[in-house]
Amino acid sequence: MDSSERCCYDPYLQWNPQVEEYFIKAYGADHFARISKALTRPSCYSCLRVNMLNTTPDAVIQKLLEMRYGKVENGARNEVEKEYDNVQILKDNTNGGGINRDFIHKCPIPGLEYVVYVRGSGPHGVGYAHSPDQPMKEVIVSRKCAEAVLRGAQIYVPGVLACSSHVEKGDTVAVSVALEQREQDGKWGTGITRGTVLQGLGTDPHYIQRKGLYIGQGTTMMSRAGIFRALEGVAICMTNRVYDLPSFNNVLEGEIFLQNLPSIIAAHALDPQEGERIFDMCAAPGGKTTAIAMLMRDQGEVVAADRSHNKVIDVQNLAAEMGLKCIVTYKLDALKSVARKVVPDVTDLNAAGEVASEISVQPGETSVTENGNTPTSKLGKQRKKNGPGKNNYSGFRVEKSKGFPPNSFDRVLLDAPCSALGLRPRLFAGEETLESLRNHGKYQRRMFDQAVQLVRPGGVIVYSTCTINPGENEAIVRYALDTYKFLSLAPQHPRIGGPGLVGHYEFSDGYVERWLKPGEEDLVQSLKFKGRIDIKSDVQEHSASTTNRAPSPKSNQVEPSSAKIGSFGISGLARPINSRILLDPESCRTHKAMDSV
Ligand SMILES: C[S@@+](CC[C@H](N)C(=O)[O-])C[C@H]1O[C@@H](n2cnc3c(N)ncnc32)[C@H](O)[C@@H]1O
Repeated sequence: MDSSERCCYDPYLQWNPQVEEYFIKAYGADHFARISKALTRPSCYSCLRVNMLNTTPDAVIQKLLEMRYGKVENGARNEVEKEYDNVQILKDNTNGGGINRDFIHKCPIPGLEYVVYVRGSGPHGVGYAHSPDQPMKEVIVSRKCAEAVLRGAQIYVPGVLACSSHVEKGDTVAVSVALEQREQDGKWGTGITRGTVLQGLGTDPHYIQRKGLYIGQGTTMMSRAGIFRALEGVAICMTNRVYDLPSFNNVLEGEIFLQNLPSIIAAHALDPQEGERIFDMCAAPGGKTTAIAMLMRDQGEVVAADRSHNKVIDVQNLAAEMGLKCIVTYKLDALKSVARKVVPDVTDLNAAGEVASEISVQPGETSVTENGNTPTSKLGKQRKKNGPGKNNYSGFRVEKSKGFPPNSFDRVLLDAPCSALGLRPRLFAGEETLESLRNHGKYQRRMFDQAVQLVRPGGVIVYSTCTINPGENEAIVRYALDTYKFLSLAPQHPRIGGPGLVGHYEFSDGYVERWLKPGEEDLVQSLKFKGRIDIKSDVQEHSASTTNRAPSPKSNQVEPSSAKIGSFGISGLARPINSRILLDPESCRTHKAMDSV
């Protein structure tokens, strides 16, 4: 096999066979094959959500054009401003010095004027140059590293698994990826020990399997020995990529946020209004939280919770970067979002001049103990005795919440943790089994049970995931509608996604997973989805079915018999990854692309 035949990019996504059969039943063989192939490619567009509180899409477009071309008022290419000198990747070397305004434009979807598209390019054929008498110098990187490189990242030291001998700093190397294979014990593994020497021969690890898995060419930033000795740093700077996507690392911080279009739409579907109280149950890293706060023009309260302490700090950092003040963060297990016993709202306690300073409970938090008492003075004393602790890390405190009373929120976003089988680019999917997929669904149902109690009568719930698994999308909608009869689906705006799946799937153990019924499919969105649930005139039933009901702060503004009060969305193929927050250990993510399978 000659090198041009081997050194191309045409990956095949591996699935667990039962999972593949399940998806084929759900989508049909052809459609699933297309989904599967599309998942292995990055999107050719990046989507920037403009922070309308401090800038405009026009101003952002102008600044990005200037970063790429220098001053552009007269259509002339002038000197690039010094402050943008480091933003190399935005520079356009493909247009012979002319200005290509097509690479950036406003989102044409009505209502989403605050979104800007930036075009990348690919797939490109890469000429893997080497002299005929010598084997090509190569590196093999891990799958996670390769996925990040396809999104625009460079190759960091921990991502390199194997390298040719005699590689020096400044050498040109071909980059391929080692994907998981079934090992003898039946488990998945790459079978490559870090530090492996490549000979450039058919005996190299994964030589045959790496056919079609070449992601580009780069220049080594250190020698082979350095790559395997260093603990961190860029090992290879990519110079010739199969997919070329602009990086927005450290670009216009606070003015733009790189976010998948479906994620933007999930927040938009919630339709948050100024002055409302919103609950984002699984908020980190805060992409949708900050989108919601921006739509509310920073007026009202967005309660952002996540079960991970450090991820809550990520949300705080992002809110601070975007200059948003209406976001209140908590560490909270979404499965315990509903307070078991209610104590007076802390704002009342403040008004009465009691306990708040001692118990370190922030406005918005309902802090309760098993016996219904506030854990006030004891907790306060402990904190004083032991110092500020890790909650003061990064200058922010992370408050723990014990949950909120039923009916506390005007709108609830449940952006559930999921199998993430809609994230792209994805080079391997074999780890999910039918059992693990079903377990995700069970977890999400329990979360939904909490969400439905926390939204007030007349309120809105948006449910979203970033997976193509109907068991985590349509089956959750079915569960919601069948379990809570006062909920119903309603139209969403804008609607750009495809319909949901109608039907069911019978597993070999006899369990039947039910999806949507005819007529419901257009009220959810798959991919770039959405759907709404109406809490119909039986709001009273909803209210009555909850215990410890506290009056909603907005209940006097609600038309009790309103027919359109809920919103429900499923996202098929979207997941935000904030490039500045979620850094892969193996490779710094510098790009997030818009999903559009
Ligand atoms: C899909 S991500 C959320 C992305 C986020 N909504 C955004 O747009 O930036 C799911 C989040 O759920 C959190 N999570 C998982 N299980 C949780 C639980 N039981 N309670 C609260 N958060 C949870 C994870 O830490 C993760 O940050």
